[in-house]
Amino acid sequence: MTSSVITSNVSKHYGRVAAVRDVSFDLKSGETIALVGHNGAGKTTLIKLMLGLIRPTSGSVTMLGGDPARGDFHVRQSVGYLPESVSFHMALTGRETLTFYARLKRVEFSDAELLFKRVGLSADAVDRPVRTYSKGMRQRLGLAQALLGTPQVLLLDEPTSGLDPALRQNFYDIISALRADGTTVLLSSHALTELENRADRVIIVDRGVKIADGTLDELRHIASLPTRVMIKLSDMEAAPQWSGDWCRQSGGGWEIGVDAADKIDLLKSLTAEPSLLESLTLAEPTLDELYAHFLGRQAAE
Ligand SMILES: Nc1ncnc2c1ncn2[C@@H]1O[C@H](COP(=O)(O)OP(=O)(O)OP(=O)(O)O)[C@@H](O)[C@H]1O
Repeated sequence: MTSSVITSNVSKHYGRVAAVRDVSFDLKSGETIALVGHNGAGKTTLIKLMLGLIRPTSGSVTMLGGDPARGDFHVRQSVGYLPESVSFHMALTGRETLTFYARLKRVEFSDAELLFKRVGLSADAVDRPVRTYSKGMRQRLGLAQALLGTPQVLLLDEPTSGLDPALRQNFYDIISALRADGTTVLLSSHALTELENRADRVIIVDRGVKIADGTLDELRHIASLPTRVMIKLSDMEAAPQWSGDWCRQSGGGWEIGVDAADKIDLLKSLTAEPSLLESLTLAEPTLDELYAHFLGRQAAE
């Protein structure tokens, strides 16, 4: 896979505020990356650096082989961006808005209906002024704007805020199709649970510093948090006969945390006599738990 975006030891200072400190990463084509961090962690600043809207105080950013701050037209044409707060001209219709952005970007806007359909904007909405749109509809129009010209890199700042569950699903379906086409998609988000099985890789930033970067499995391996094993016994009155610190759960089940190295042995002994168990469930550490772990580790350092 080729690198679409490379940041090398990038820092960005706003006066005395160090918004981004010494951050390096490569984003590959066909990769979907979640950029996560608390409010003020530096996510938007990193996106603006990748877009070339601001210049690094030190370090360098390469977008599709060039310096994004130079404003090369072919690079700008190949990058889509959905800002955190989308604001459009309220008097223009959805169609007029996209026509305007397509002209700005100098890209073909021949298959408007297909694009509207893809982002779920209904035929009656596209010819209405944007002031009549709900927040979700504006977000959909924003996504359509970001998709203009089939970008090779898509940078989406909080893309699913304001979308209802059905639209979120539609949004992630679009992202999957883009991934299959080789587009690099970076999503900045606080919605960790919904990113869990949708991002190939997670980058966690805290107070301007990158504190973790990897696939979910890699982060789980580094964090070595326990896997939760939950059982329900056939005899609801009995206690687990296996050693360890079993905790009683509401609903009558039992739970224990087990390290990766001991997991298989525990499973073997639990399943040695299947009639003792009514159910057995495993839960690997969630992205929420990993996020809390890496932030806690950073704070301790
Ligand atoms: N133009 C600016 N001038 C001064 N400080 C800024 C500017 N832009 C951002 N900052 C500061 O840089 C830090 C990082 O901000 P940034 O917007 O990148 O965070 P974020 O992770 O996107 O936050 P959020 O999740 O709230 O959108 C914050 O302390 C913010 O106050």
